[in-house]
Amino acid sequence: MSERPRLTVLSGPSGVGKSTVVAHMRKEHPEVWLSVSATTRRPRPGEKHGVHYFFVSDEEMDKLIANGELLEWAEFAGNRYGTPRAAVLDRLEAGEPVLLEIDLQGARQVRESMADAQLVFLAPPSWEELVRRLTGRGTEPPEVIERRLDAARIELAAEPEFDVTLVNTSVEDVARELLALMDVL
Ligand SMILES: Nc1nc2c(ncn2[C@@H]2O[C@H](COP(=O)(O)OP(=O)(O)O)[C@@H](O)[C@H]2O)c(=O)[nH]1
Ligand SMILES: Nc1ncnc2c1ncn2[C@@H]1O[C@H](COP(=O)(O)OP(=O)(O)O)[C@@H](O)[C@H]1O
Repeated sequence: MSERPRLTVLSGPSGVGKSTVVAHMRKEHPEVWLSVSATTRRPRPGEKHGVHYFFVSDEEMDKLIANGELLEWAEFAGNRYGTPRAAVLDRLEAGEPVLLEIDLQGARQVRESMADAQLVFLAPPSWEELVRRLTGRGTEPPEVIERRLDAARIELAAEPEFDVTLVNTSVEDVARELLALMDVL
């Protein structure tokens, strides 16, 4: 790796497979540094504080925002999510490949604040398959799934704003393509 790697942002509708792809990629390439976001969402079974997210209260999130500690933040389906700024800048400064897995609103903010970031959109093979994956994951009740599908319609329409689109048919293929985009392969 010659020069400072660019920041890469991975976005796409809830249930498309972002976490699955990133986990697969990092199993073989743990040198890819994944930002851990702060969120006001409650943990799902198995999710660990400091690993999957920093689970914070509304008051703590208010403070992070007020103190300018977030590179970007957004409200998504009733909860707030944000990227801690300092860790991202440190890792980029250290020359590491840095990945953010964030929503469309966050991706737009990163584009504004870091012009050389590369924005990658993960798309489902079809709408029906997205619904199947989100429902099949079994982590959200029906009304939350509905809210996320409403957001998904908006996110899918914004796909042309991204630099690259990858279609998540095969986790292995997408993981490889993402690594190549990040200059890790
Ligand atoms: N803007 C922003 N979005 C985030 C952040 N962290 C996660 N998200 C996004 O918030 C949405 C909901 O995330 P989550 O509740 O974990 O559900 P999941 O992505 O369906 O597993 C997804 O689109 C995430 O990519 C963040 O720090 N900032
Ligand atoms: N390429 C794929 N083919 C089939 N199922 C997939 C694929 N990628 C992910 N999944 C499944 O879809 C569901 C949602 O994936 P997840 O990674 O949680 O999505 P996201 O992080 O984008 O919300 C999970 O049950 C996951 O196992």
